[in-house]
Amino acid sequence: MSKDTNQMVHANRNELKFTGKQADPSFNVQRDISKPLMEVDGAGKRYGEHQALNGVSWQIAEGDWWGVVGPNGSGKSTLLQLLAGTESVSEGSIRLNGRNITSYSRKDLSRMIAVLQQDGLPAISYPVRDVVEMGRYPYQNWLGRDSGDGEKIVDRVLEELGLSELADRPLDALSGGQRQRVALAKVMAQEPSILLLDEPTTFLDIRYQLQFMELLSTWRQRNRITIVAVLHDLNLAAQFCDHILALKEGESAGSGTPHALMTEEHIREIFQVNPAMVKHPDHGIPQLLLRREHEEPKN
Ligand SMILES: Nc1ncnc2c1ncn2[C@@H]1O[C@H](COP(=O)(O)OP(=O)(O)OP(=O)(O)O)[C@@H](O)[C@H]1O
Repeated sequence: MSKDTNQMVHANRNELKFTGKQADPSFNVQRDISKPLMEVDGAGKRYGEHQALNGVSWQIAEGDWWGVVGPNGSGKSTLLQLLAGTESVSEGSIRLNGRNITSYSRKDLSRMIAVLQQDGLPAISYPVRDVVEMGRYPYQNWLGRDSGDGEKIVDRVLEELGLSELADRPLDALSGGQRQRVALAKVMAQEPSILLLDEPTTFLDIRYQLQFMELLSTWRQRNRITIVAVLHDLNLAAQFCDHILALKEGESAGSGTPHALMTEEHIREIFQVNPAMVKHPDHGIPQLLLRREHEEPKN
């Protein structure tokens, strides 16, 4: 047995050990865990004449939870599409597991990376269970047979997200919040190692926003998923994410912990607003209050 093989830890994804080299079944390759899971190196993206993203460099370690924030049009979704491999860079590179992301097949990528959009699922008449089962697509052969334990996984996911009772209901008979929970169940059934979310809470009320983020948090802790979430709500980002990357006009405007990044100065510079930062009473994490530009006199 080679030294490298000795160092490899064949671990279930639920109980990854973080020493030496290891084989993660979802990656199908040996992974050197001393290296970042994803490396964005001078990434740029041009659409025709328009430079949507310019010279972004960024490293994502396994198990990280990153929030990506920035004004409208600053390149957040573009960056997410580059990470997902659905768009290719015009300059620079994106490496996953040390390999250029373009070198992976679509199916290999979908075993590693799942993407959830802001309106995760349209209101169609498919039953909840069928939709969640679609998350198993990357594990199905051409006959539609699941190479894993698909049915059990779908049952477990439905249970974990409190969807078992809704399993036979068509999606178009669910509320937006319930539909987004089904969208999360579908990506959980996909068993990705990396989850990319594009404004997943936009259409949810505050209760469902919080519930959605808590579900993500629990899932991440259990399975050590790596999460990158584009979020417009800076307060949610600060409470849930370990790190924040801010974009402005297609370029990185800073990255760091919520404490480091969520300062009045940074927020003013990035978003062109006049904020007042306060500490969350439960844990001291910075939270943002907006100041009006023109205060009307109140009686
Ligand atoms: N397919 C495309 N073709 C042409 N231009 C595009 C395309 N996708 C994005 N853009 C442009 O690239 C810039 C960045 O867009 P992107 O959607 O990445 O921003 P964003 O930060 O996600 O914005 P928002 O917060 O409004 O969703 C914008 O100016 C947008 O108009």
